[in-house]
Amino acid sequence: MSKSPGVQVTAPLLQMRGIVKAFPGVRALDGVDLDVQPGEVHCLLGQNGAGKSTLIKVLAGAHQPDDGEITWRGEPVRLGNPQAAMSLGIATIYQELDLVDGLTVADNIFLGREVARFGLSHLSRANRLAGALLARLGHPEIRPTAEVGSLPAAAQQMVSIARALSQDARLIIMDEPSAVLDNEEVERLFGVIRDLTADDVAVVYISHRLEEIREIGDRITVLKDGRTVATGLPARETPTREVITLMTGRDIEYVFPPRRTALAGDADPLLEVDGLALDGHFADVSFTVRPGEIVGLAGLVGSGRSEILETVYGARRPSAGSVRVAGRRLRPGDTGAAVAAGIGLAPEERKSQALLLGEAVYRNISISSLGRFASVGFLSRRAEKAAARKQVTALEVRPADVEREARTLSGGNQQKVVLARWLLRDCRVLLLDEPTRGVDVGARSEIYALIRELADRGVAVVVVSSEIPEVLGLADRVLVISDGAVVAERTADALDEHAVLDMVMEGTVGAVAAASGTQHGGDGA
Ligand SMILES: Nc1ncnc2c1ncn2[C@@H]1O[C@H](COP(=O)(O)OP(=O)(O)OP(=O)(O)O)[C@@H](O)[C@H]1O
Repeated sequence: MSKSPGVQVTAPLLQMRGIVKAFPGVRALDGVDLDVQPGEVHCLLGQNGAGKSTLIKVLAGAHQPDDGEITWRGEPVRLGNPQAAMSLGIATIYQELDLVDGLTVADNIFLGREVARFGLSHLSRANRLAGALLARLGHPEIRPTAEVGSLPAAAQQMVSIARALSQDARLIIMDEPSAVLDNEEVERLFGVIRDLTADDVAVVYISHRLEEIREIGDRITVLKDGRTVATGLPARETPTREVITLMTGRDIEYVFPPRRTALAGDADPLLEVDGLALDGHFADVSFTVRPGEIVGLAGLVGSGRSEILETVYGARRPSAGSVRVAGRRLRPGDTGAAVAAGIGLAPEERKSQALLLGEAVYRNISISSLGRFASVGFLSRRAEKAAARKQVTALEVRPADVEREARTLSGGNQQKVVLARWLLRDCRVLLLDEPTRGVDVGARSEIYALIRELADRGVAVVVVSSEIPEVLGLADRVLVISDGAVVAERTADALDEHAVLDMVMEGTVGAVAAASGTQHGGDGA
């Protein structure tokens, strides 16, 4: 192992052997082994549905395993409930953070524990302790008295980590912590993780971004279909290709589909956005997308990218500007008009905004195209399911069962289902917000190919992604957004990741300079 002396293979902090957990119709865990050393970052990898979340819920005491053994510091333990896990020093930072929005930072950190419970003096003590924990995490700017719901995602995550520290956690499980963070925030998180491991705290880290594993991980365990297929691999030395093969059971050329060489260069634009503005979010955004073209919006989280898509879609009412589809101006702030004109939006927050959790997978996929399956007033369920099945196969939704309730799918598979809905619907203009968030490496390349296929059929596509390589690999043209303004527009092959980051940072500096009245010669769109 390449890390600190703390990662020498000594007595493991945690040992899991032969863990089994079955749900009706599926063995989510079918004999999982995992060892975690004190002070290491142990990465847990696997495709969507491989069993990662189920395993960490077992560790967190939220699920009871049907079989298997768990030892903690050499002693057999039973994690009968979340309190049992917590009292041993196991803390979990879930993807959907379990914070209470309406409470303060300090209240959340000490929720349910004594320090927050008694009178004023304890309140100020709680605030002081919370401040000290956040300072230890390198985030003294997060005020203990701030309401958690008002904080950005990265700060909320720090509050969760502070809570783990306040419980003297020796093992912190982080389930896709980077999914909601931009590059700079991920680097800061990694700084925090390095400090934690230097103090001998172990971290189990889950992510679908394999480049992160190399940067922050010490060892890797790979799950496939509920089983451990490899464990203890060195994170930096194991080739990415090998990890992907272990995860998927096949070789994947992790490539983007080829761009069309002869773009519909002189075709009329299908989507025209002109001088669009939304007070407090973005201003003067103009771009066009021709049929067959994929335009990417790159920028940091919070730069206004998602708001641009939502405004084009009519979900927000612009303060200025216009949107045209095939030359016809849409009524501003009217999603009905946008949908009628053929615009589709696959939003970022798929789970809360888009998924019908209690409905079957096939209905979730067909819901926006039901007209297609109706004849003389009857819905052909057979046709509906057949169409859904095709999408499920193409996107490798697991299990590939269209009758299953959406709520029983793993997070990444739920993402694929909502995406499938928009891929099935006949849109002329498709707006995709973070189309591969939480999606595994195998399905990513399938999604890229499907998006390109839609473009080849004449759809105008706009893609927002916080992963800059994804925007550059997929799009034909890229708009770089910084602080709510388009700071550059280029063909994708004229850019690389560093160039985009430089423009984003320059745009941010420019905005600050402009706000303080200083001259700034930026790179205009
Ligand atoms: N409560 C449940 N009821 C039925 N099946 C479930 C339940 N929870 C999980 N499963 C199934 O167990 C399997 C493993 O799911 P899990 O959420 O652990 O996967 P994962 O590796 O975390 O995936 P992702 O990367 O998509 O988050 C999946 O087939 C899933 O559909």
